[in-house]
Amino acid sequence: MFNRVQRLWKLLTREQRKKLLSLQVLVVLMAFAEVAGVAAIGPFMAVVGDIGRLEGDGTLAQLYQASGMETPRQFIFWLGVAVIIALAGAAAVSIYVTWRLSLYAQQVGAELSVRLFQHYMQQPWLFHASGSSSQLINKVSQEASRVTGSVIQPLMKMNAKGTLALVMTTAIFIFNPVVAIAGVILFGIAYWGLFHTARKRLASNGKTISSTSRVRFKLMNEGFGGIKDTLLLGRQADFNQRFEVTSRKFARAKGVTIALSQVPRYGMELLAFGAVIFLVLYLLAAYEGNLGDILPILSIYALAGFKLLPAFQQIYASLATIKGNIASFDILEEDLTASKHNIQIQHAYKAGKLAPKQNITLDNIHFCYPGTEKKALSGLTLEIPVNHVIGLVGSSGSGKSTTIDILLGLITPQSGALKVDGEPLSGQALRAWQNNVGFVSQSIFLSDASIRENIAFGLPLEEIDNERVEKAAKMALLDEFLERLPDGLDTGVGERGIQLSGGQRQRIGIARALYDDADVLVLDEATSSLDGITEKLVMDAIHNFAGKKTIIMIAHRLATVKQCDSIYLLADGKVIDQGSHDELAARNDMFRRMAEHA
Ligand SMILES: Nc1ncnc2c1ncn2[C@@H]1O[C@H](COP(=O)(O)OP(=O)(O)OP(=O)(O)O)[C@@H](O)[C@H]1O
Repeated sequence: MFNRVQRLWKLLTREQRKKLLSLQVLVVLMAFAEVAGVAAIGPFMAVVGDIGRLEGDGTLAQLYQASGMETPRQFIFWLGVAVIIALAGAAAVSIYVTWRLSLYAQQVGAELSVRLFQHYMQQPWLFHASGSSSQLINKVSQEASRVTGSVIQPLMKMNAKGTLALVMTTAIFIFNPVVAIAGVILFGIAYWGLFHTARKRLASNGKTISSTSRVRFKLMNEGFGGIKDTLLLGRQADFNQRFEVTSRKFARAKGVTIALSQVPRYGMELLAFGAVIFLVLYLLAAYEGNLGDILPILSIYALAGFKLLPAFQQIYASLATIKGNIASFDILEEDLTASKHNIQIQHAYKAGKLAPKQNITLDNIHFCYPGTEKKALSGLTLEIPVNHVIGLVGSSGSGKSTTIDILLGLITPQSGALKVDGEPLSGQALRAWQNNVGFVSQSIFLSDASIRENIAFGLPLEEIDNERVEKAAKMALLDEFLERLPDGLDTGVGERGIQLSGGQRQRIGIARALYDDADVLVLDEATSSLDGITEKLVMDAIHNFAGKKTIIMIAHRLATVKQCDSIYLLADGKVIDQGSHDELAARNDMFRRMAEHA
């Protein structure tokens, strides 16, 4: 466990480590303040137990004489006030330090989750295409907050209370080594024994919490995400049951971990009371029943015990919590380590726009998806003249979507290049190219926001250029639909946009692609889910740009690509023919078969 804590320490940034070290100074200060507060009770009790001390020549008697007070009672009163002030001072220091430590732990936790979020956000398309978004959400929210609340925060507490226990025990040791050693052995062994017994259970609970949390997120994602299928197939009961069983396991593991960290307190309190009674008996015997001698010593021990016992309990509870949750760190460690090298992503607009003047080419592209042997693209070459409308057709699995992803710069081929006007694209030029491409996919992701925000996707409301939104909506033939809505562009589309028809969603997608006034439009089966009339409407909107924009579209229905200037026919990851619709229909059997079965 400590090995992993060490690795967590290494994951912190330099600033975070520096801040923690400066907080450590405060922690030590807090421990000394607490000890001073406890020590202050001794002299007070000494005088209360034996007022005659003020008549002798001890320090207290000298202090009494120097104070110029008239009666010993008056002196005791002001001594009591001084003790309270000392205790209040110690409490104030503790409040301040605990406050700072809590804030620090949460701040580090938040920074770690921000780092993770940024790390995932800068991963390439293939990372997201082959992973699960619900697991990323689980990691950034659930697991990262577990690391914060159940590893970092307890570490802070353990550190503070450990320092306090060390300083306090050392002070008692100087005062009375036997009592200090006996106390440490008694409570140290009791707590350590407990921790040793519980640690296996805590570790397995930690893993159960992680695995059940993962399953819960997956079930929520599948259940809510695929609600239509769930309702239709009548799978609610299955989802409900699986969620219930997993939640029970999750709750039990969490509950037992919390109980294991809290419950021993009561046993320890019993042990402490027993120890106090034993101490009283011992002191009575040692000082032959002289209360004046016993009272100050007993008060110091009682107050020290009052501070030490919760400190021991806190150390134990923190250890138990960390042990029960360190599994969350295991899950995040690799990603957190990688996120240390996050690059600062610039705003996309800073790269400007790369406008093709003559053509866009894919030159002898070879691409194989990670973990697969078969090439998705093998020697694919195609040229797209500027301001032409190009269609990509081919049977399922022939490589159309992969070609589009390479054209969009979302995946990098193993060999071959994406070129604009003969120049291969990479780095800033690739970003500038992407800034000039609008993409419409088959299923448009709509966020739970207004149509306006969906058109200017991902931008905060105050940065949206309303003129551009309106222009894009008009070009995507959305105005008639918008006119019918009382709030127009400000109408909310609801999560996943379930109030919208397929055609309306697609047109919002097209408007989104047009918002940035891109010169190149790429459509991947953008109209395949629409009925003939709506598809015609949407295609009319697209063909409005013919001659003004470069348009590349994938379509299953050959009627959709009929008007294209040129059509590329793909098979087995390469282009096997190219020509206009009529040319291909006249000479290519495969194309004809596709046309017949469309
Ligand atoms: N993420 C992926 N991981 C592994 N293999 C993939 C992945 N995506 C696609 N493939 C494979 O790459 C090949 C080309 O797929 P692609 O999606 O480009 O074809 P497509 O012509 O667009 O098919 P469809 O018309 O069915 O969408 C197929 O054999 C497919 O199984």
